[in-house]
Amino acid sequence: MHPTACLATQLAGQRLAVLGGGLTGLSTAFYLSRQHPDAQIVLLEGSPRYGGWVRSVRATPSRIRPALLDEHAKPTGEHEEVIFEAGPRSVRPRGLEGWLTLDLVRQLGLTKELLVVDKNHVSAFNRFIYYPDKLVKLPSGITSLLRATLSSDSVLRSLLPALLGEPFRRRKPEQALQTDESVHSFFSRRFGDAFATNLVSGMVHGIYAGDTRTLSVGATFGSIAKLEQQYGSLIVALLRGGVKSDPEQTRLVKELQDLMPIDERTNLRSASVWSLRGGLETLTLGLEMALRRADNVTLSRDDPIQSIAHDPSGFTVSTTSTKHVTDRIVSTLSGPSLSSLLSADMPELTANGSVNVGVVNLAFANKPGKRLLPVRGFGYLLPRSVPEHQNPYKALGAVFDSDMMPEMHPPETEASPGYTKLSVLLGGAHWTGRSIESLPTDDELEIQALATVQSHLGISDLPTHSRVHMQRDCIPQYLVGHPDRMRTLHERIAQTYRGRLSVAGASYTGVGLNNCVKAAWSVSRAMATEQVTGLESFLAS
Ligand SMILES: C=Cc1c2[nH]c(c1C)Cc1[nH]c(c(CCC(=O)O)c1C)Cc1[nH]c(c(C)c1CCC(=O)O)Cc1[nH]c(c(C)c1C=C)C2
Repeated sequence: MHPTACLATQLAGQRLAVLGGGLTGLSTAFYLSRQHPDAQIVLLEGSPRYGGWVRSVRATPSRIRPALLDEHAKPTGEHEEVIFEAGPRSVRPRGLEGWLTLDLVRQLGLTKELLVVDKNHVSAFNRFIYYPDKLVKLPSGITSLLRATLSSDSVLRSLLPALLGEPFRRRKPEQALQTDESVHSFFSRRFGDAFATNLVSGMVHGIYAGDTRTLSVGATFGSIAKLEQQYGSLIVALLRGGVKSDPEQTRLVKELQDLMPIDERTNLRSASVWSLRGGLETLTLGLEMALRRADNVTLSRDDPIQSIAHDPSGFTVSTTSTKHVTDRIVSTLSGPSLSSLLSADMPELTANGSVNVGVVNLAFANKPGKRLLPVRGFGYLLPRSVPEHQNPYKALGAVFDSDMMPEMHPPETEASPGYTKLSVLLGGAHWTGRSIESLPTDDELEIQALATVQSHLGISDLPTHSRVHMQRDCIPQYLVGHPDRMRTLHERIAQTYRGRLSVAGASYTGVGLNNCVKAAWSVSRAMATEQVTGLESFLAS
Protein backbone atom coordinates (compact mmCIF):
# COMPACT_ATOMS: atom_id res chain seq x y z
CA MET A 1 0.00 0.00 0.00
CA HIS A 2 1.21 3.48 -0.79
CA PRO A 3 2.71 5.20 2.30
CA THR A 4 0.16 8.02 2.33
CA ALA A 5 -2.82 6.26 0.78
CA CYS A 6 -6.38 6.59 2.03
CA LEU A 7 -7.01 3.76 4.49
CA ALA A 8 -9.91 1.39 5.12
CA THR A 9 -10.33 2.55 8.63
CA GLN A 10 -11.78 1.84 12.01
CA LEU A 11 -12.08 5.61 12.43
CA ALA A 12 -15.05 6.00 10.07
CA GLY A 13 -17.65 8.26 11.69
CA GLN A 14 -15.39 9.04 14.62
CA ARG A 15 -14.67 12.51 16.03
CA LEU A 16 -10.95 13.16 16.40
CA ALA A 17 -9.35 16.13 18.15
CA VAL A 18 -5.79 17.14 17.31
CA LEU A 19 -4.36 19.29 20.10
CA GLY A 20 -1.83 21.88 18.96
CA GLY A 21 -1.44 23.65 15.61
CA GLY A 22 2.32 23.58 15.16
CA LEU A 23 3.95 21.55 12.38
CA THR A 24 3.14 18.21 14.08
CA GLY A 25 -0.49 19.16 14.72
CA LEU A 26 -1.04 20.51 11.20
CA SER A 27 0.54 17.46 9.58
CA THR A 28 -1.34 15.06 11.88
CA ALA A 29 -4.64 16.72 10.91
CA PHE A 30 -3.59 16.63 7.24
CA TYR A 31 -2.73 12.92 7.27
CA LEU A 32 -5.84 12.05 9.28
CA SER A 33 -8.07 13.99 6.90
CA ARG A 34 -6.56 12.29 3.82
CA GLN A 35 -6.17 8.79 5.24
CA HIS A 36 -9.48 8.74 7.12
CA PRO A 37 -11.92 10.76 4.99
CA ASP A 38 -14.90 9.45 6.97
CA ALA A 39 -13.63 10.79 10.28
CA GLN A 40 -14.37 14.31 11.58
CA ILE A 41 -11.29 16.16 12.69
CA VAL A 42 -10.99 19.29 14.79
CA LEU A 43 -7.61 20.96 15.27
CA LEU A 44 -7.32 23.12 18.40
CA GLU A 45 -4.60 25.76 18.64
CA GLY A 46 -4.45 28.07 21.65
CA SER A 47 -2.37 30.87 20.13
CA PRO A 48 -3.46 33.28 17.38
CA ARG A 49 -1.36 31.59 14.66
CA TYR A 50 -0.72 28.11 13.30
CA GLY A 51 2.78 26.88 12.54
CA GLY A 52 4.41 26.80 15.99
CA TRP A 53 8.20 27.17 15.82
CA VAL A 54 8.18 27.30 12.02
CA ARG A 55 8.11 31.00 11.34
CA SER A 56 9.50 32.99 8.41
CA VAL A 57 9.54 36.73 8.86
CA ARG A 58 9.68 39.22 6.01
CA ALA A 59 11.82 42.03 7.34
CA THR A 60 12.34 45.50 5.92
CA PRO A 61 15.34 47.61 6.94
CA SER A 62 15.19 49.25 10.33
CA ARG A 63 14.15 52.90 9.96
CA ILE A 64 17.24 54.36 11.57
CA ARG A 65 20.09 52.29 10.26
CA PRO A 66 20.00 52.93 6.47
CA ALA A 67 20.95 56.54 7.26
CA LEU A 68 24.18 55.23 8.73
CA LEU A 69 25.12 53.11 5.73
CA ASP A 70 27.49 54.02 2.94
CA GLU A 71 25.72 55.51 -0.06
CA HIS A 72 26.48 52.51 -2.34
CA ALA A 73 25.30 50.04 0.26
CA LYS A 74 21.89 51.60 0.71
CA PRO A 75 19.19 49.12 -0.20
CA THR A 76 16.43 50.36 -2.46
CA GLY A 77 12.89 49.43 -3.50
CA GLU A 78 11.93 45.78 -3.77
CA HIS A 79 15.42 44.70 -2.78
CA GLU A 80 14.88 45.97 0.72
CA GLU A 81 13.02 42.92 1.98
CA VAL A 82 14.80 39.90 3.42
CA ILE A 83 13.33 36.70 4.83
CA PHE A 84 14.43 35.65 8.29
CA GLU A 85 13.73 32.29 9.90
CA ALA A 86 12.86 32.47 13.57
CA GLY A 87 12.89 28.66 13.84
CA PRO A 88 14.13 25.85 11.57
CA ARG A 89 15.72 27.11 8.36
CA SER A 90 16.69 24.09 6.27
CA VAL A 91 15.62 20.47 6.00
CA ARG A 92 17.64 17.36 5.17
CA PRO A 93 16.17 15.02 2.52
CA ARG A 94 17.45 11.97 4.37
CA GLY A 95 15.73 8.71 5.34
CA LEU A 96 12.04 7.94 5.53
CA GLU A 97 11.33 11.03 7.62
CA GLY A 98 13.12 13.25 5.11
CA TRP A 99 11.10 11.88 2.20
CA LEU A 100 7.81 12.02 4.11
CA THR A 101 8.33 15.77 4.55
CA LEU A 102 9.17 16.14 0.87
CA ASP A 103 6.08 14.15 0.00
CA LEU A 104 4.02 16.60 2.07
CA VAL A 105 5.53 19.39 -0.03
CA ARG A 106 4.45 17.49 -3.14
CA GLN A 107 0.95 16.76 -1.87
CA LEU A 108 0.50 20.45 -1.05
CA GLY A 109 1.47 21.42 -4.61
CA LEU A 110 4.60 23.21 -3.43
CA THR A 111 7.33 21.36 -5.37
CA LYS A 112 7.86 24.39 -7.62
CA GLU A 113 8.70 26.40 -4.52
CA LEU A 114 11.54 24.11 -3.47
CA LEU A 115 14.98 25.69 -3.03
CA VAL A 116 17.52 22.90 -3.15
CA VAL A 117 21.15 23.13 -2.06
CA ASP A 118 23.37 20.51 -3.65
CA LYS A 119 25.69 18.15 -1.73
CA ASN A 120 28.61 19.72 -3.59
CA HIS A 121 27.73 23.21 -2.44
CA VAL A 122 30.31 24.75 -0.14
CA SER A 123 27.82 24.93 2.74
CA ALA A 124 27.38 21.15 2.65
CA PHE A 125 30.95 20.44 3.73
CA ASN A 126 32.21 23.66 5.31
CA ARG A 127 31.13 23.50 8.93
CA PHE A 128 33.20 25.14 11.62
CA ILE A 129 33.69 25.13 15.33
CA TYR A 130 35.05 28.11 17.19
CA TYR A 131 37.70 26.65 19.48
CA PRO A 132 39.42 27.85 21.58
CA ASP A 133 39.80 31.28 19.95
CA LYS A 134 39.34 30.84 16.19
CA LEU A 135 37.22 29.19 13.52
CA VAL A 136 38.34 25.64 12.74
CA LYS A 137 36.91 23.82 9.71
CA LEU A 138 35.78 20.32 10.59
CA PRO A 139 36.88 17.48 8.29
CA SER A 140 34.12 16.47 5.90
CA GLY A 141 35.63 13.24 4.57
CA ILE A 142 38.56 10.86 4.82
CA THR A 143 40.99 13.09 2.89
CA SER A 144 40.37 16.14 5.01
CA LEU A 145 40.52 13.94 8.11
CA LEU A 146 43.97 12.68 7.11
CA ARG A 147 45.08 16.21 6.30
CA ALA A 148 43.90 17.26 9.75
CA THR A 149 46.73 15.26 11.35
CA LEU A 150 49.20 17.71 9.82
CA SER A 151 47.25 20.70 11.04
CA SER A 152 48.72 23.16 13.51
CA ASP A 153 45.39 23.07 15.28
CA SER A 154 45.26 20.89 18.39
CA VAL A 155 41.58 19.96 18.02
CA LEU A 156 42.12 18.69 14.48
CA ARG A 157 45.38 16.91 15.30
CA SER A 158 43.67 14.98 18.09
CA LEU A 159 40.90 13.73 15.82
CA LEU A 160 42.60 10.91 13.96
CA PRO A 161 44.26 9.36 17.06
CA ALA A 162 40.87 9.46 18.81
CA LEU A 163 39.25 7.64 15.89
CA LEU A 164 42.08 5.13 15.42
CA GLY A 165 42.17 4.37 19.13
CA GLU A 166 38.44 3.74 19.40
CA PRO A 167 38.43 0.03 18.45
CA PHE A 168 40.91 -0.65 21.27
CA ARG A 169 38.85 0.99 23.97
CA ARG A 170 36.96 -1.26 26.36
CA ARG A 171 33.32 -1.77 25.49
CA LYS A 172 30.59 -1.28 28.05
CA PRO A 173 30.31 -4.19 30.51
CA GLU A 174 27.73 -6.79 29.43
CA GLN A 175 25.42 -6.12 32.39
CA ALA A 176 25.36 -2.37 31.63
CA LEU A 177 24.76 -2.68 27.87
CA GLN A 178 21.06 -1.86 28.02
CA THR A 179 21.53 0.99 30.52
CA ASP A 180 21.24 4.50 29.17
CA GLU A 181 24.01 7.01 29.83
CA SER A 182 24.75 10.63 28.97
CA VAL A 183 26.01 11.67 25.54
CA HIS A 184 29.22 12.88 27.19
CA SER A 185 29.76 9.62 29.03
CA PHE A 186 29.28 7.58 25.84
CA PHE A 187 31.53 9.64 23.55
CA SER A 188 34.26 10.13 26.14
CA ARG A 189 34.34 6.36 26.77
CA ARG A 190 34.67 5.69 23.05
CA PHE A 191 36.83 8.59 21.84
CA GLY A 192 38.28 10.28 24.91
CA ASP A 193 37.34 13.30 26.96
CA ALA A 194 38.74 15.97 24.61
CA PHE A 195 36.77 14.62 21.64
CA ALA A 196 33.53 14.59 23.67
CA THR A 197 34.07 18.00 25.23
CA ASN A 198 35.41 19.92 22.25
CA LEU A 199 33.56 18.34 19.34
CA VAL A 200 30.47 16.48 20.48
CA SER A 201 29.40 19.24 22.88
CA GLY A 202 29.53 21.71 19.96
CA MET A 203 27.50 19.42 17.71
CA VAL A 204 24.91 18.93 20.44
CA HIS A 205 24.65 22.73 20.81
CA GLY A 206 23.81 22.74 17.10
CA ILE A 207 20.95 20.25 17.37
CA TYR A 208 19.52 20.33 20.91
CA ALA A 209 21.05 23.59 22.22
CA GLY A 210 21.68 21.15 25.05
CA ASP A 211 24.29 19.86 27.50
CA THR A 212 25.93 16.55 26.58
CA ARG A 213 26.35 15.77 30.30
CA THR A 214 22.59 15.53 30.86
CA LEU A 215 21.21 14.35 27.50
CA SER A 216 20.44 10.68 26.92
CA VAL A 217 22.63 8.95 24.34
CA GLY A 218 19.89 6.36 23.77
CA ALA A 219 17.39 9.06 22.83
CA THR A 220 19.67 11.32 20.81
CA PHE A 221 22.28 9.04 19.20
CA GLY A 222 20.47 5.72 19.71
CA SER A 223 21.55 4.08 16.45
CA ILE A 224 25.21 4.93 17.13
CA ALA A 225 25.01 3.65 20.72
CA LYS A 226 23.57 0.35 19.41
CA LEU A 227 26.62 -0.16 17.20
CA GLU A 228 28.78 -0.43 20.31
CA GLN A 229 26.41 -3.09 21.66
CA GLN A 230 26.59 -5.07 18.42
CA TYR A 231 30.20 -4.63 17.32
CA GLY A 232 32.04 -3.46 20.43
CA SER A 233 33.39 -0.51 18.42
CA LEU A 234 31.86 2.21 16.26
CA ILE A 235 34.80 2.28 13.85
CA VAL A 236 34.69 -1.51 13.40
CA ALA A 237 30.93 -1.23 12.80
CA LEU A 238 31.54 1.44 10.17
CA LEU A 239 34.22 -0.61 8.41
CA ARG A 240 31.96 -3.65 8.38
CA GLY A 241 29.10 -1.62 6.94
CA GLY A 242 27.27 -2.02 10.24
CA VAL A 243 24.83 0.83 9.74
CA LYS A 244 22.21 -1.16 7.84
CA SER A 245 19.06 0.37 6.46
CA ASP A 246 15.71 -1.21 7.22
CA PRO A 247 14.37 -2.83 3.98
CA GLU A 248 10.79 -1.70 4.70
CA GLN A 249 11.95 1.89 5.12
CA THR A 250 14.03 1.65 1.94
CA ARG A 251 10.94 0.45 0.07
CA LEU A 252 8.80 3.30 1.41
CA VAL A 253 11.48 5.87 0.55
CA LYS A 254 11.65 4.52 -3.00
CA GLU A 255 7.86 4.81 -3.35
CA LEU A 256 7.91 8.38 -2.09
CA GLN A 257 10.82 9.28 -4.38
CA ASP A 258 8.99 7.85 -7.37
CA LEU A 259 6.05 10.16 -6.70
CA MET A 260 8.21 13.26 -6.94
CA PRO A 261 8.29 14.97 -10.36
CA ILE A 262 11.38 13.77 -12.19
CA ASP A 263 13.37 17.06 -12.12
CA GLU A 264 12.87 17.63 -8.41
CA ARG A 265 13.61 13.98 -7.68
CA THR A 266 17.00 14.23 -9.39
CA ASN A 267 17.80 17.47 -7.60
CA LEU A 268 16.70 16.16 -4.25
CA ARG A 269 18.66 12.92 -4.46
CA SER A 270 21.86 14.94 -4.62
CA ALA A 271 20.68 17.56 -2.16
CA SER A 272 22.30 18.50 1.09
CA VAL A 273 19.36 20.56 2.39
CA TRP A 274 16.24 22.27 1.06
CA SER A 275 13.88 25.06 1.95
CA LEU A 276 10.94 26.76 0.23
CA ARG A 277 10.57 30.12 -1.48
CA GLY A 278 9.22 32.47 1.16
CA GLY A 279 10.83 30.38 3.90
CA LEU A 280 9.83 27.17 5.64
CA GLU A 281 6.60 28.77 6.83
CA THR A 282 5.39 28.21 3.25
CA LEU A 283 5.03 24.57 4.34
CA THR A 284 2.89 25.25 7.42
CA LEU A 285 0.84 27.86 5.53
CA GLY A 286 0.31 25.26 2.78
CA LEU A 287 -0.89 22.76 5.38
CA GLU A 288 -3.21 25.33 6.93
CA MET A 289 -4.71 26.15 3.51
CA ALA A 290 -5.17 22.47 2.65
CA LEU A 291 -6.92 21.88 5.97
CA ARG A 292 -9.20 24.86 5.40
CA ARG A 293 -10.26 23.29 2.09
CA ALA A 294 -10.83 19.81 3.57
CA ASP A 295 -14.48 18.86 4.16
CA ASN A 296 -13.77 16.81 7.25
CA VAL A 297 -11.60 19.31 9.17
CA THR A 298 -12.49 22.20 11.46
CA LEU A 299 -9.72 24.57 12.50
CA SER A 300 -9.77 26.60 15.68
CA ARG A 301 -7.11 29.03 16.90
CA ASP A 302 -6.71 31.72 19.53
CA ASP A 303 -8.80 29.59 21.87
CA PRO A 304 -6.65 27.88 24.51
CA ILE A 305 -7.62 24.49 25.92
CA GLN A 306 -8.69 24.78 29.55
CA SER A 307 -9.39 21.16 30.49
CA ILE A 308 -9.81 17.62 29.22
CA ALA A 309 -12.41 15.37 30.83
CA HIS A 310 -12.21 11.65 30.11
CA ASP A 311 -14.90 8.97 30.33
CA PRO A 312 -15.06 5.46 28.81
CA SER A 313 -16.63 6.74 25.58
CA GLY A 314 -14.14 9.51 24.92
CA PHE A 315 -13.23 13.05 25.95
CA THR A 316 -14.67 16.50 26.40
CA VAL A 317 -12.05 19.09 25.52
CA SER A 318 -13.04 22.50 26.89
CA THR A 319 -11.46 25.57 25.35
CA THR A 320 -12.06 29.14 26.53
CA SER A 321 -15.11 29.40 24.28
CA THR A 322 -16.32 25.87 23.35
CA LYS A 323 -16.69 22.26 24.48
CA HIS A 324 -15.55 19.63 21.95
CA VAL A 325 -16.83 16.10 22.50
CA THR A 326 -14.47 13.66 20.78
CA ASP A 327 -13.87 9.92 20.52
CA ARG A 328 -10.08 10.20 20.30
CA ILE A 329 -7.34 12.71 20.87
CA VAL A 330 -3.94 13.09 19.25
CA SER A 331 -1.96 15.48 21.43
CA THR A 332 0.90 17.30 19.75
CA LEU A 333 1.29 19.62 22.75
CA SER A 334 4.52 19.54 24.71
CA GLY A 335 4.68 16.90 27.46
CA PRO A 336 4.30 19.47 30.27
CA SER A 337 1.33 21.20 28.54
CA LEU A 338 -0.46 17.88 28.09
CA SER A 339 0.30 16.89 31.68
CA SER A 340 -1.35 20.08 32.98
CA LEU A 341 -4.58 19.12 31.17
CA LEU A 342 -4.86 15.44 32.12
CA SER A 343 -6.28 14.33 35.44
CA ALA A 344 -4.27 11.08 35.36
CA ASP A 345 -0.80 11.39 36.88
CA MET A 346 1.87 10.86 34.18
CA PRO A 347 5.19 12.06 35.67
CA GLU A 348 7.08 11.01 32.51
CA LEU A 349 5.44 13.92 30.66
CA THR A 350 7.23 16.48 32.79
CA ALA A 351 10.58 14.76 33.46
CA ASN A 352 12.57 16.37 30.66
CA GLY A 353 12.14 20.12 30.61
CA SER A 354 13.26 22.21 27.65
CA VAL A 355 15.62 25.07 26.80
CA ASN A 356 15.14 28.71 25.87
CA VAL A 357 17.08 29.92 22.84
CA GLY A 358 17.65 33.52 21.76
CA VAL A 359 17.63 33.74 17.95
CA VAL A 360 19.05 36.95 16.49
CA ASN A 361 18.65 37.34 12.72
CA LEU A 362 20.96 39.89 11.12
CA ALA A 363 21.37 41.18 7.55
CA PHE A 364 24.26 43.36 6.45
CA ALA A 365 24.34 45.25 3.16
CA ASN A 366 27.08 43.88 0.93
CA LYS A 367 29.69 46.22 -0.43
CA PRO A 368 30.87 45.68 -4.02
CA GLY A 369 33.95 43.49 -4.23
CA LYS A 370 34.13 42.86 -0.48
CA ARG A 371 33.00 39.73 1.34
CA LEU A 372 31.81 40.27 4.87
CA LEU A 373 32.18 36.75 6.24
CA PRO A 374 35.77 35.54 6.67
CA VAL A 375 34.85 31.99 5.51
CA ARG A 376 32.21 30.30 3.35
CA GLY A 377 30.00 27.61 4.76
CA PHE A 378 27.01 26.52 6.80
CA GLY A 379 28.04 28.21 10.01
CA TYR A 380 29.92 27.54 13.22
CA LEU A 381 29.30 26.07 16.64
CA LEU A 382 30.82 26.83 20.02
CA PRO A 383 31.60 23.84 22.25
CA ARG A 384 31.16 24.36 25.98
CA SER A 385 34.94 24.23 26.44
CA VAL A 386 35.43 27.62 24.75
CA PRO A 387 36.86 29.89 27.46
CA GLU A 388 34.34 32.30 29.02
CA HIS A 389 36.15 35.41 27.76
CA GLN A 390 35.89 34.11 24.17
CA ASN A 391 32.12 33.62 24.47
CA PRO A 392 30.89 35.94 27.22
CA TYR A 393 27.30 36.05 25.90
CA LYS A 394 26.83 32.27 25.80
CA ALA A 395 26.37 31.90 22.05
CA LEU A 396 25.70 28.36 20.82
CA GLY A 397 26.68 29.10 17.25
CA ALA A 398 25.75 31.01 14.11
CA VAL A 399 24.25 29.98 10.79
CA PHE A 400 25.54 31.75 7.68
CA ASP A 401 22.05 31.93 6.15
CA SER A 402 23.02 33.61 2.89
CA ASP A 403 25.78 31.04 2.23
CA MET A 404 23.63 28.12 3.35
CA MET A 405 20.54 28.96 1.25
CA PRO A 406 21.74 31.40 -1.42
CA GLU A 407 18.56 31.29 -3.49
CA MET A 408 16.48 32.62 -0.62
CA HIS A 409 18.05 36.04 -1.00
CA PRO A 410 17.39 38.91 -3.33
CA PRO A 411 20.05 38.54 -6.03
CA GLU A 412 22.83 41.02 -6.35
CA THR A 413 21.71 43.69 -8.85
CA GLU A 414 22.85 47.11 -9.96
CA ALA A 415 20.28 48.59 -7.60
CA SER A 416 21.50 46.62 -4.60
CA PRO A 417 24.62 44.53 -3.96
CA GLY A 418 22.53 42.19 -1.82
CA TYR A 419 22.90 41.11 1.76
CA THR A 420 24.93 38.87 3.99
CA LYS A 421 22.49 37.21 6.34
CA LEU A 422 23.29 35.29 9.46
CA SER A 423 21.55 34.08 12.61
CA VAL A 424 23.22 33.94 15.99
CA LEU A 425 21.73 31.46 18.48
CA LEU A 426 22.37 32.09 22.17
CA GLY A 427 21.56 30.47 25.49
CA GLY A 428 20.05 27.00 25.42
CA ALA A 429 21.65 24.83 28.09
CA HIS A 430 23.88 27.77 29.10
CA TRP A 431 20.75 29.36 30.57
CA THR A 432 19.47 26.28 32.41
CA GLY A 433 18.36 27.20 35.92
CA ARG A 434 17.87 30.88 35.10
CA SER A 435 14.44 32.47 35.51
CA ILE A 436 12.88 33.91 32.39
CA GLU A 437 13.03 37.41 33.93
CA SER A 438 16.79 37.14 34.34
CA LEU A 439 17.39 36.36 30.66
CA PRO A 440 18.59 39.10 28.29
CA THR A 441 15.96 41.41 26.79
CA ASP A 442 15.56 41.54 23.00
CA ASP A 443 17.69 44.71 22.81
CA GLU A 444 20.39 43.11 24.94
CA LEU A 445 20.34 39.96 22.79
CA GLU A 446 20.86 41.98 19.63
CA ILE A 447 23.81 43.82 21.16
CA GLN A 448 25.25 40.51 22.41
CA ALA A 449 24.87 38.89 18.98
CA LEU A 450 26.58 41.86 17.29
CA ALA A 451 29.42 41.74 19.81
CA THR A 452 29.74 38.00 19.17
CA VAL A 453 30.01 38.33 15.37
CA GLN A 454 32.41 41.24 15.78
CA SER A 455 34.68 39.19 18.01
CA HIS A 456 34.41 35.83 16.18
CA LEU A 457 33.95 36.92 12.55
CA GLY A 458 35.40 40.42 12.53
CA ILE A 459 32.10 41.96 11.38
CA SER A 460 31.82 45.49 12.72
CA ASP A 461 29.22 46.86 10.27
CA LEU A 462 25.77 47.75 11.51
CA PRO A 463 23.04 45.46 10.21
CA THR A 464 20.45 46.89 7.86
CA HIS A 465 17.85 44.43 9.16
CA SER A 466 17.56 42.61 12.44
CA ARG A 467 14.98 40.60 14.34
CA VAL A 468 15.20 39.02 17.77
CA HIS A 469 13.12 36.06 18.95
CA MET A 470 13.34 34.74 22.49
CA GLN A 471 12.17 31.17 21.81
CA ARG A 472 10.89 29.96 25.15
CA ASP A 473 10.95 26.23 25.83
CA CYS A 474 11.60 25.58 22.15
CA ILE A 475 13.72 22.41 22.29
CA PRO A 476 12.80 19.55 24.65
CA GLN A 477 15.80 17.98 26.36
CA TYR A 478 15.78 14.18 26.32
CA LEU A 479 17.51 13.59 29.64
CA VAL A 480 19.22 10.31 30.55
CA GLY A 481 16.55 7.62 30.95
CA HIS A 482 14.24 9.09 28.27
CA PRO A 483 13.74 5.79 26.37
CA ASP A 484 12.79 3.95 29.59
CA ARG A 485 10.46 6.74 30.65
CA MET A 486 8.78 6.67 27.25
CA ARG A 487 8.21 2.91 27.59
CA THR A 488 6.56 3.51 30.98
CA LEU A 489 4.51 6.37 29.53
CA HIS A 490 3.38 4.09 26.71
CA GLU A 491 2.08 1.56 29.26
CA ARG A 492 0.33 4.22 31.33
CA ILE A 493 -1.38 5.86 28.34
CA ALA A 494 -2.41 2.49 26.89
CA GLN A 495 -3.87 1.33 30.21
CA THR A 496 -5.63 4.56 31.11
CA TYR A 497 -6.99 5.58 27.70
CA ARG A 498 -7.30 2.25 25.85
CA GLY A 499 -6.28 3.60 22.44
CA ARG A 500 -8.20 6.87 22.70
CA LEU A 501 -5.15 9.08 23.42
CA SER A 502 -2.05 9.24 21.25
CA VAL A 503 0.88 11.64 21.44
CA ALA A 504 3.19 13.00 18.74
CA GLY A 505 5.75 15.76 18.47
CA ALA A 506 9.10 17.04 19.61
CA SER A 507 8.62 16.05 23.27
CA TYR A 508 8.84 12.36 22.41
CA THR A 509 10.49 10.97 19.27
CA GLY A 510 12.87 13.61 17.90
CA VAL A 511 13.19 17.38 17.85
CA GLY A 512 13.73 17.91 14.10
CA LEU A 513 11.19 19.03 11.57
CA ASN A 514 11.37 15.68 9.75
CA ASN A 515 10.91 13.81 13.05
CA CYS A 516 7.72 15.76 13.73
CA VAL A 517 6.28 14.95 10.28
CA LYS A 518 7.16 11.28 10.68
CA ALA A 519 5.51 11.15 14.12
CA ALA A 520 2.34 12.66 12.62
CA TRP A 521 2.37 10.18 9.72
CA SER A 522 3.01 7.12 11.94
CA VAL A 523 0.23 7.95 14.38
CA SER A 524 -2.31 8.68 11.68
CA ARG A 525 -1.44 5.52 9.75
CA ALA A 526 -1.44 3.22 12.75
CA MET A 527 -4.73 4.61 14.06
CA ALA A 528 -6.51 2.90 11.15
CA THR A 529 -5.98 -0.54 12.59
CA GLU A 530 -4.46 -0.38 16.05
CA GLN A 531 -4.70 1.25 19.42
CA VAL A 532 -1.72 3.57 19.35
CA THR A 533 -0.01 5.75 21.92
CA GLY A 534 2.55 7.18 19.47
CA LEU A 535 5.35 5.76 21.62
CA GLU A 536 5.56 2.29 20.05
CA SER A 537 8.99 2.99 18.55
CA PHE A 538 10.44 2.84 22.09
CA LEU A 539 9.20 -0.73 22.57
CA ALA A 540 11.52 -2.09 19.89
CA SER A 541 14.67 -0.59 21.45
C1 LIG B 1 23.56 26.96 16.99
C2 LIG B 1 22.47 26.30 17.35
C3 LIG B 1 21.59 25.53 16.48
C4 LIG B 1 21.68 25.34 15.06
N1 LIG B 1 20.63 24.56 14.69
C5 LIG B 1 19.88 24.21 15.77
C6 LIG B 1 20.46 24.82 16.92
C7 LIG B 1 19.96 24.71 18.33
C8 LIG B 1 18.68 23.35 15.78
C9 LIG B 1 18.78 22.10 14.98
N2 LIG B 1 19.76 21.74 14.09
C10 LIG B 1 19.46 20.51 13.58
C11 LIG B 1 18.27 20.05 14.17
C12 LIG B 1 17.60 18.71 13.92
C13 LIG B 1 17.04 18.46 12.59
C14 LIG B 1 16.35 19.58 11.87
O1 LIG B 1 15.17 19.80 12.01
O2 LIG B 1 17.02 20.23 11.05
C15 LIG B 1 17.83 21.05 15.03
C16 LIG B 1 16.58 21.07 15.89
C17 LIG B 1 20.24 19.82 12.53
C18 LIG B 1 21.71 19.84 12.69
N3 LIG B 1 22.47 20.97 12.75
C19 LIG B 1 23.79 20.62 12.88
C20 LIG B 1 23.88 19.20 12.88
C21 LIG B 1 25.16 18.42 13.01
C22 LIG B 1 22.57 18.70 12.77
C23 LIG B 1 22.14 17.24 12.74
C24 LIG B 1 22.42 16.53 11.50
C25 LIG B 1 22.41 17.34 10.26
O3 LIG B 1 21.33 17.84 9.88
O4 LIG B 1 23.48 17.51 9.70
C26 LIG B 1 24.94 21.54 12.97
C27 LIG B 1 24.68 22.98 13.13
N4 LIG B 1 23.56 23.57 13.66
C28 LIG B 1 23.70 24.92 13.67
C29 LIG B 1 24.99 25.23 13.13
C30 LIG B 1 25.56 26.61 12.98
C31 LIG B 1 25.59 24.01 12.81
C32 LIG B 1 26.92 23.67 12.25
C33 LIG B 1 27.87 24.42 11.91
C34 LIG B 1 22.68 25.89 14.14
